[in-house]
Amino acid sequence: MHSFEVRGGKKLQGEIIPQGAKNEALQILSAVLLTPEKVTITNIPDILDVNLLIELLQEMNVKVERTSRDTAIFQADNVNIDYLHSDDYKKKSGRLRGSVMLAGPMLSRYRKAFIPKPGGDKIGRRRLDTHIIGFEKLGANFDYNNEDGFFHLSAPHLHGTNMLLDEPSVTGTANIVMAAVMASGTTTIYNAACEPYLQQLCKMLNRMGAKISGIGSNLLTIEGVTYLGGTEHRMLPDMIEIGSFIGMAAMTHGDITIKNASIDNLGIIPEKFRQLGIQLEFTGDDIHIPSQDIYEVQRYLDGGVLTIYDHPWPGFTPDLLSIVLVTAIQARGSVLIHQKMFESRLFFVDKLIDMGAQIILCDPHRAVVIGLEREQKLRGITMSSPDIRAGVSLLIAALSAEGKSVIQNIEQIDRGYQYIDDRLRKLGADIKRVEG
Ligand SMILES: CC(=O)N[C@H]1[C@@H](OP(=O)(O)OP(=O)(O)OC[C@H]2O[C@@H](n3ccc(=O)[nH]c3=O)[C@H](O)[C@@H]2O)O[C@H](CO)[C@@H](O)[C@@H]1O
Ligand SMILES: C=C(OP(=O)(O)O)C(=O)O
Repeated sequence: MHSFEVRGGKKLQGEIIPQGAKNEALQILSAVLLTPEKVTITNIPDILDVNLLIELLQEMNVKVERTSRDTAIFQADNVNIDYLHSDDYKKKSGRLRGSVMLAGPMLSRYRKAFIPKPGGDKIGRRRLDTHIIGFEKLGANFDYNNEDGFFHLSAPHLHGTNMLLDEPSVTGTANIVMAAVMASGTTTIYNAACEPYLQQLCKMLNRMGAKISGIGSNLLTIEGVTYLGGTEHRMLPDMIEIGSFIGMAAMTHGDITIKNASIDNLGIIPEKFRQLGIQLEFTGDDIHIPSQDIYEVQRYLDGGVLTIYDHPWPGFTPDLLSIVLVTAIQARGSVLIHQKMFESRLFFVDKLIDMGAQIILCDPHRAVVIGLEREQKLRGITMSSPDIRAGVSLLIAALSAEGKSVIQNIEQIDRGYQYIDDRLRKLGADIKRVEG
């Protein structure tokens, strides 16, 4: 176990390059199972969740050749399906949410799959119904085995069908798309999730020979093909990391340029930070966040208090709500943060309150932040990161606070932020990784 020791109050300054997107990586890496040919992937983030998924692929006998730190060639020409119901697989795959997306490609290519209880953030109930019902509609049978805790799926034949998803689940849509690409006939998926992660996956599958149309919309049409071949794919920059750096710049009174941010793929994210009063200057594909003495939360046209809430893409991603919340602490004005999707993602605000933030937790889904206008600094404390985004939000709070903070359980942060301490030190942060 490790912790971060942070001495706050330093203005972060300089340039930072975002890592490749974690949630895209988990989809793309699962998709290498769809072909016996070589797939070259670049801009792979060096983070715990992604490394764990690569390890799982290797255990399944997928050849992985690292040509550089962020590039690897994968070849799934001799997959060991038996590994998927081993205890080792159960243990390892249970540590990350992304492992659930091995099921779609396995069903597609080998007609059977096993889904253990997936890991990932403990941020509320995270059901798998959308995945399983989608597979069933394509012709798969499933059985939940109480003894081993696995969903067992088998599909002697997968056939195209029309489906209306119960909810636009991100990993659910990816899983169903990957199962449908080699089904016979045409599949339509309505109410599909359409995050850039999914757009990237579908574009990659099309380069491999799939026939997917409607990419970027909530209606995907997939004409089944019999074979997929190799390809090359580059991951987009991580939009959640980009949002985290914007919040960090504002809270530390810093001046940061985020290089090569792929602004076209950020959707509504920049606008939400602008609603907090944060200036963002775009030059080419770079985002400059200049130092601002005060950032003032906007109000609605009728003068009402701003609410920022999550919504499936192209709405605002739930993964940035904790970051928006912490960023509002030093704003001028008030904002209601409404986390609609997850019921246990806001409880970390008690730590922010201990640090001196003015926050009212209304219920598990809603919190009102009353900005301190930089008139009062947060105080450093010792705290533990409950999930990846709350962890980074606590880190942002610590970087802006007076005195020393200790953030424990930073493995949560390492799941999704590459060498974060080294990169922040380059921006002038006083942060140390320590045992304990
Ligand atoms: C590995 C990965 O890619 N993880 C992301 C993925 O998780 P994941 O794919 O697991 O999340 P889902 O999209 O399935 O749904 C997340 C939660 O939101 C609820 N829900 C979903 C859609 C909706 O319209 N209404 C609703 O309430 C679901 O019931 C569930 O509890 O998408 C989430 C939602 O963007 C992100 O937080 C996760 O970072
Ligand atoms: C919730 C997240 O991740 P996961 O779905 O992998 O737990 C996240 O990335 O914010």
